Amino acid sequence: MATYSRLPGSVALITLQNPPVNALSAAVRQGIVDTVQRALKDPKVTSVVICGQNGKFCGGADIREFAGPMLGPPLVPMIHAIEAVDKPVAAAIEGVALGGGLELALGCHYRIAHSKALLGLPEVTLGLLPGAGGTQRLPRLIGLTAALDLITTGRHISAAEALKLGIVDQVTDSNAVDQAVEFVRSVAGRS
Ligand SMILES: C/C=C(\C)C(=O)SCCNC(=O)CCNC(=O)[C@H](O)C(C)(C)COP(=O)(O)OP(=O)(O)OC[C@H]1O[C@@H](n2cnc3c(N)ncnc32)[C@H](O)[C@@H]1OP(=O)(O)O
Repeated sequence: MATYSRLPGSVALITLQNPPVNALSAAVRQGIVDTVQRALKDPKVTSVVICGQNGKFCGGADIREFAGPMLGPPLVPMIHAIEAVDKPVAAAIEGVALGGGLELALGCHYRIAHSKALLGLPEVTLGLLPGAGGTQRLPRLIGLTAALDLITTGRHISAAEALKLGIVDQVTDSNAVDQAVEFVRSVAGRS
């Protein structure tokens, strides 16, 4: 699931909840669709932060659901809907942003990472290619050569490398959610 709360300063906080790594189960995807719609419709909300509970942003597809039929909202339109929100949306990346988790973050307008976070597109290690926009959004953001390296090796990179490559906008040693909230407050209302 995903919870919704409105913080002072008109920021909506969406928190992914699916232990242990807040993977994108059908319930989490449905929760994201519902809470993003809620933030979009709430006139008091001017910006949005998406984070994961317990210091983990998102470990990607929920591998526990791989054996069963695909249920719940698909990932691609869900991420498109986030990208299309006309209020600034930031991903607060703590712990991991892997696979679909990084693709979710790439659909956000900004990414703020904790210094110890790991990011990557490990799909290739499962015999897959990133299928939820990562093969488009990552090259647009960091260029083809660097994106191909990450997509074809599946390697995890540090927040420092992600900052250097241009995947994340800021890295912090303190609380990434607080930092992301402060960041979106500062850009709210800008075109
Ligand atoms: C289509 C495909 C799409 C959209 C994809 O996203 S494919 C990519 C899917 N994600 C991954 O391949 C990530 C796999 N996980 C890892 O690399 C690691 O587990 C980790 C880096 C996330 C954490 O590593 P570590 O701290 O060493 O801990 P463990 O490996 O022991 O894992 C801890 C528990 O988390 C469970 N886990 C990890 N990833 C997932 C996941 N994607 N879905 C569901 N559960 C996940 C893992 O099984 C461990 O559970 P327990 O054994 O403790 O019950």
